Amino acid sequence: MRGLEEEFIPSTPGKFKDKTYYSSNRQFHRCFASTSTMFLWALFLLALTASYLSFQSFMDSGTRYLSSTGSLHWEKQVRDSAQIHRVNGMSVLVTGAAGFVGSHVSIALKKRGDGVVGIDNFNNYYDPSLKKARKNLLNLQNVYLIEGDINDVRMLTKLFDIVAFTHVMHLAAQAGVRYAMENPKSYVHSNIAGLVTLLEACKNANPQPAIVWASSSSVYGLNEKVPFSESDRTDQPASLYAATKKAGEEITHTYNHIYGLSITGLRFFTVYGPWGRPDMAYFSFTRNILQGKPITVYRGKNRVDLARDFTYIDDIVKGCVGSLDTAGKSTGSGGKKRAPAMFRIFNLGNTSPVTVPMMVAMLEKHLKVKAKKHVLDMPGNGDVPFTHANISLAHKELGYKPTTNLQTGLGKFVRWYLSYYGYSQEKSIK
Ligand SMILES: O=C(O)[C@H]1O[C@H](OP(=O)(O)OP(=O)(O)OC[C@H]2O[C@@H](n3ccc(=O)[nH]c3=O)[C@H](O)[C@@H]2O)[C@H](O)[C@@H](O)[C@@H]1O
Repeated sequence: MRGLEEEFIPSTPGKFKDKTYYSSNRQFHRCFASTSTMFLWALFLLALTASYLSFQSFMDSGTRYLSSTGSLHWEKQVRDSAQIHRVNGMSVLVTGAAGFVGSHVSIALKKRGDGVVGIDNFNNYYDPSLKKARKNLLNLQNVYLIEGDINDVRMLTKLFDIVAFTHVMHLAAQAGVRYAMENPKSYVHSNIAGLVTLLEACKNANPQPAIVWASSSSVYGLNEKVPFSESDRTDQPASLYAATKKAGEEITHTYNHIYGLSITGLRFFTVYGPWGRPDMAYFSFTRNILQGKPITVYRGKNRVDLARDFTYIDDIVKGCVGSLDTAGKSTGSGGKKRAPAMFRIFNLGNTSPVTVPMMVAMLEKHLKVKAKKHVLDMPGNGDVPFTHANISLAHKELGYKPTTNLQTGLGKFVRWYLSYYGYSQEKSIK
């Protein structure tokens, strides 16, 4: 038979299991020689352990009650953040709100009086400390940011239960064209599975929100007709990233068709600016140039320079907000479509492509440092040789009109970069 001590002391390793207790310590035996004294001590230890355990569980549940998803405190924070503070305002759930575009859009909406709740999974695709810093910016604007994944059905259901979001601005995604060769599954996880999970939650919500979401200029893939128009073919993606964004356009169409969700897909063209993404060329080039490290500049077939229709973040934010403002209502309820709903796709670009070497020259000018360039033939890694947006549709429907050219926008980016990473002007500009 097991003794009393064995009966009540936890058998799994943990803070309550004190190995010295079991050892045949002579002093211990001397002090507790009589059986009755030992029995009393055992009872005492038992009571002590029991009260400690119940205190622990009380503390645990108390902390959970205060901070975890679904707790009353959490609900209050979500409701407060979703509160609308202007006439005819909207209540927007922003996914990827700690991301580059997500943080800028969230702040713009909050500043004009809309309700905003953010979600972000803070993954480590790039330095999460930058995402935390963006979160701090959102906190200052009273935007509540939930640390969660769009694949979390329970969390999404709970959110739509407590807030009647009028709109969802869906910007959470696995971004980056070339990283898809390293980690293909993350694209499926976020851009396909995550999108479907979110659309399911939106379709079940009552009222259903209108959805505006980030597609990508990369869907034009090997299209050679310039500038790229929304009606051009998009069935030749050059990367898995592009393929998942194209799939997103088809998936959202299905939810529009079957469930009456109002959908606006935005094809962003190489968005850049302050608080940008460190994985993008303009950002990593800046870092390397300042650190005296070489940069690799890819070159296309027949030594032709690659070019991008680089688009400044503030212009993109205007396009996002314009899309939210003009989005029609979703028409479904109880998971059923009641009438046809809006389905739109827009290019959000700058309409003036710049070659990558020219972009580097602009950075050199702003940084006043010469880059050490390695020119390399473009590897077959999913890149496309050029992008160029036709934005007449967005101009007509959204009033979209980009106003910042690359030279000016990179200047703003460089100023932010130097200040954020603690470069004094003298230190960086030799
Ligand atoms: O517009 C878009 O749809 C896409 O824009 C960017 O993709 P990308 O245009 O490839 O942007 P960067 O990664 O910053 O590359 C810009 C250019 O610099 C070139 N590059 C990149 C990296 C490098 O080391 N060297 C180099 O020459 C690329 O080939 C490309 O021509 C984003 O990373 C995607 O998430 C987004 O969807």
